[in-house]
Amino acid sequence: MKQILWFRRDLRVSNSALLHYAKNEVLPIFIFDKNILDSLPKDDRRVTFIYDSVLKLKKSLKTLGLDLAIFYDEPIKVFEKLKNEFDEVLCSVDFDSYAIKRDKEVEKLLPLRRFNDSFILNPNEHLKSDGTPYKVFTPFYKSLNLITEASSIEEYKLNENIRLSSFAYDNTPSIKELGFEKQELPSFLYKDAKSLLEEFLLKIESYQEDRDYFYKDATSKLSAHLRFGLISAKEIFNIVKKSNVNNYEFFIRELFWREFYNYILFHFPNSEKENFNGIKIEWNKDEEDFKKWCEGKTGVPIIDAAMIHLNQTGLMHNRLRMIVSSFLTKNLFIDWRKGEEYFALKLLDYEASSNIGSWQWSSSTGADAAPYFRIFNPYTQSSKFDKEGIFIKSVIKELKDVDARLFHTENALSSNLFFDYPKAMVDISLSRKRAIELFKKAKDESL
Ligand SMILES: Cc1cc2nc3c(=O)[nH]c(=O)nc-3n(C[C@H](O)[C@H](O)[C@H](O)COP(=O)(O)OP(=O)(O)OC[C@H]3O[C@@H](n4cnc5c(N)ncnc54)[C@H](O)[C@@H]3O)c2cc1C
Repeated sequence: MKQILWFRRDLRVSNSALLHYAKNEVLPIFIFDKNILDSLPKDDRRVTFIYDSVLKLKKSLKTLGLDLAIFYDEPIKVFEKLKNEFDEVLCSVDFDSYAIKRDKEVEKLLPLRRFNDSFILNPNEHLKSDGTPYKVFTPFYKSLNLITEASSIEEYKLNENIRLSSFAYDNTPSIKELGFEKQELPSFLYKDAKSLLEEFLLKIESYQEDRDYFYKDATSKLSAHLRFGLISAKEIFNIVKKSNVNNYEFFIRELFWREFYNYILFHFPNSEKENFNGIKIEWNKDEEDFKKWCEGKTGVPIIDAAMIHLNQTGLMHNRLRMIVSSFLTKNLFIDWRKGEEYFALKLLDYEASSNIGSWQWSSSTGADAAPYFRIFNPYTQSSKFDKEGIFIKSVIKELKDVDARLFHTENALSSNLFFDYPKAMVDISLSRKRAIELFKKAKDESL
């Protein structure tokens, strides 16, 4: 038996389904997929992060007596070359539409054995008693009591009886050969996932209380590592449970939001592009409005700071994601798909199911979504979660000496003669009223 171990979003050697189920002779591979890379901007930070992570994986595999062949090509072309020499491909599941299409093509050449290695749950399991999938998070989460309350979840152990297939392992393309410039990353991304988790365990007790204050460093910052499988969600779960810390339950619950959105995308693949709840909405198609949101030129300080920070770093705190997505879909009444696509382009931790699920949540079109009449007021949000304007000042340096109260009152900055700040592009209460009316109409018409 000769197997290809195709690493994709599981770039680790510990708790690895591929290294557990591998037997006899193996060729571990990673493919920098031309179909994906060729459409990305050349300064995309994620490519630097993935590139570094792939090299670390190669190094870790070498310590196990294995190695990693790294390709820059279309997956189908790689497997066309390998198909006659190997019997099957082992890989982890991936449910977004491109991945499903790509895997179907590869399967025509070689049998593909997929493992549920990027998530804790197998979405095929955990259905309601009537055999249909859950659509609401709380009952879904409650149904998982046996798992969430367990002291640990079984991890995959390495099969030590595998041997490396001979291959030209040294032909690793440089990042330049992939067509990208190496980018400076936020400093925490240079740390390994387990160190980040260790640091987070020291503050996990106040996570529930502090996690919404976006100027604080109160969350785990593990999402990008999770996205590329540098650590598995099972390992995080087990380390937290073993750590003797208090008040970790809320954090575990958040990990299962990630599971929930993956479960929803698996069972409802149309939700990648269509409103989950089926309502039809006539969105505002004004491209200038959308551009102002993307560039952080809305005239609403908290929205502008969050978007500028995203554009500069690829990062955005969860609370800020909720505020800017509510502003786009409710106050500007722009289609959630536009925001989802923009986040997909920019976020370092971009993950299709969490991004789609969260955008549909914010726009009140999704599974277990925010009710359409609950619309964030961005000024109230900034006054509640960044009273002193610490985050806003850290991003918009020209505002560093401004009295923070001006950030939390509509148009207070633009009316101040000392600053050149634009007037807010929409009136918050009028746009809120308009969104509620239009959502109500859309809901009534879809009954
Ligand atoms: C509009 C919008 C878009 C989003 N897009 C993404 C995305 O593309 N990729 C992504 O990983 N998360 C996304 N999220 C969820 C969330 O914002 C991030 O997971 C979180 O900010 C990552 O920071 P952290 O690792 O410090 O999280 P922590 O608060 O430390 O949480 C730990 C882990 O739990 C998971 N998690 C936490 N909150 C959520 C959530 N609401 N939904 C799903 N998983 C969650 C993440 O894997 C996270 O790493 C989005 C949220 C919104 C509102």
